[in-house]
Amino acid sequence: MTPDLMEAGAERAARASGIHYVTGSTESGGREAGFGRIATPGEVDITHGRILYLEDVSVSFDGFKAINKLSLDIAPGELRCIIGPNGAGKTTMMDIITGKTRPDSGTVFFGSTIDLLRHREADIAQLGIGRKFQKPTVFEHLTVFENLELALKTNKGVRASMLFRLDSAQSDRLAEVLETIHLADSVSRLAGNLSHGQKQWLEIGMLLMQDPKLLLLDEPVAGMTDEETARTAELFLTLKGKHSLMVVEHDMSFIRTISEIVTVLCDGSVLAQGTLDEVQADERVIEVYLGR
Ligand SMILES: Nc1ncnc2c1ncn2[C@@H]1O[C@H](COP(=O)(O)OP(=O)(O)OP(=O)(O)O)[C@@H](O)[C@H]1O
Repeated sequence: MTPDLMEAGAERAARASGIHYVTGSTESGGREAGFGRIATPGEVDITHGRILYLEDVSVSFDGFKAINKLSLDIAPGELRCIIGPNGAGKTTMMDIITGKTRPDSGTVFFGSTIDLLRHREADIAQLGIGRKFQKPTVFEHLTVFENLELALKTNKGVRASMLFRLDSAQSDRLAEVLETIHLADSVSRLAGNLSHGQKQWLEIGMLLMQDPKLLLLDEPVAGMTDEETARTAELFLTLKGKHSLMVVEHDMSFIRTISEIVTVLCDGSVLAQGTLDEVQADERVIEVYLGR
């Protein structure tokens, strides 16, 4: 069968089954997404020792190169810290990984087989990539329990959501997540009454309910007290190994507590990579941090 016929067949099968297939529209002026790949949750192939792989990725906004031939990879279970001055391209990189922004060129793979540029944003979340934005977005009028329960209902229809009941495995998972995020004593509290740090942990818990393989966390400790920051460091160290984490953060003492490898982004590409001590001693890194 020719590739064309195979794609036409895949398209028909997707229509018949109600699964969305990728037709590709761009949000950011980059290239069109590929067509015909059905996004279904499944095992991510990590036999090559990489859960995430970016090569030569570039994107421009109105002629300005926000990401410039960026190459980066992350090992399964790794906790990678990303630092860099304002405007370095950290958020744009996460936007590309999660399908919010399409790059103009380059390769972005989840494991060895899933080409993320052929998937839409909603499909990428389903594939096992969870993203936490800087501001907490929990449902303030719901309890901690209800927020976590709700995380399991996403992408279900209205009727299915109304009939939804936790099965025993999901109840166990919810209890485990509550312990992990240190909110087991607060199940019945309204999310709106939690501290800023607790809201952040709850949102991380909502992501964990979906058991993501890769978690992208954008400035997770911004606005936290020192104690909350220390507990967040503990939380991330607990998650490492079970999940892969990419943490973008400006707080260097937090980075020092959690980091193994630190990647420094600047002008849309990797400027330096190594332990925090190594990158902080790098003249080019000192220049971009002090020279601006
Ligand atoms: N949609 C867009 N349109 C135009 N320019 C954009 C867009 N998104 C990002 N940029 C520009 O791309 C560059 C990289 O921005 P980005 O937000 O990725 O940096 P960052 O490293 O996350 O910065 P910060 O640490 O301040 O959050 C910036 O100069 C920004 O103004």
